[in-house]
Amino acid sequence: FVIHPSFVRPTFTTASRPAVRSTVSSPLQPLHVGGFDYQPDDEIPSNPITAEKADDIEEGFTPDPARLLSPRLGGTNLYLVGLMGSGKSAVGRELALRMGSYTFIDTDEVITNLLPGDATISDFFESEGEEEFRKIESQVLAGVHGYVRCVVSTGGGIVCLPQNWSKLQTGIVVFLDPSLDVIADRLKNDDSRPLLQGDDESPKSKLEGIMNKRRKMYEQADVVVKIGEEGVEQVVDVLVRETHKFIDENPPKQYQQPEDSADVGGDDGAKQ
Ligand SMILES: Nc1ncnc2c1ncn2[C@@H]1O[C@H](COP(=O)(O)OP(=O)(O)O)[C@@H](O)[C@H]1O
Ligand SMILES: O=C(O)C1=C[C@@H](OP(=O)(O)O)[C@@H](O)[C@H](O)C1
Repeated sequence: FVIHPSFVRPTFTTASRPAVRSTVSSPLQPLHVGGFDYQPDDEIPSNPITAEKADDIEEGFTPDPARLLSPRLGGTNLYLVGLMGSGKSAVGRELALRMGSYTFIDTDEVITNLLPGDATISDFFESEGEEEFRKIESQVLAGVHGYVRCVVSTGGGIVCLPQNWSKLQTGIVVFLDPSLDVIADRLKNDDSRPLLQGDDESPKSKLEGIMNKRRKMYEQADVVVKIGEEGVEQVVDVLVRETHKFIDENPPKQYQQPEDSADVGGDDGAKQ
């Protein structure tokens, strides 16, 4: 496998390509109200479903909180991290759909598109090894993080390289955390995760070993979503609620006017 770095660019599944990051001056825009309180005057980005609902809007109609995340984020990307099978792709796809103006990108899918023919990530692991995979994954993340308004589903091991965090932390990082039993059950008939293949150990015990090494890194995330038996829709609900809460608790830093020089040594004498 020879992948020239200049080819490591994300391909977008929607027709519109997000604007480049440099056009964003303020990463997080506050809502006028905290949490989910909705002001009827707030703009709801138009989409056919919302527009249809708006026709017979009733008093008290509340829009999907997922849709209200977009204006608060002001273009900032959401990066989903977690073990393989934690639901990053399924949840990320649904989340982007519900947010309306965000594009879904799956770094594993970008990598797969870069491989020749029908080659899979497992083929790449087998032929080039994990270390080479991590290099490509880092390059893909470096490419992806230059775009705005994306929900990015990452590969489970992306948290392992410190240099990846400098990219992840330009956005809001969300850790999806189901139990190992739930993950093992989801992946029991799935042979697309090379790190779980081989008969030396059960998949659950392999997952346990990997999680023990990575949990500290996953927990660096801004938002942690514990997952029990919830389906994808419900996980998105929790993720959205926790992300609103995170923004409430970490409001964007407002630009501070430098203290007026005329005040220095002024009446209160504080600077004398
Ligand atoms: N909350 C959920 N409830 C039920 N099934 C789920 C849930 N999240 C993911 N899945 C399923 O589990 C499998 C692995 O999920 P996936 O999104 O591919 O995980 P990841 O991208 O983290 O590796 C998929 O078949 C997916 O449809
Ligand atoms: O945990 C890992 O190291 C990996 C997870 C996979 O992605 P998913 O987490 O999307 O399954 C994929 O990148 C590769 O098989 C390695």
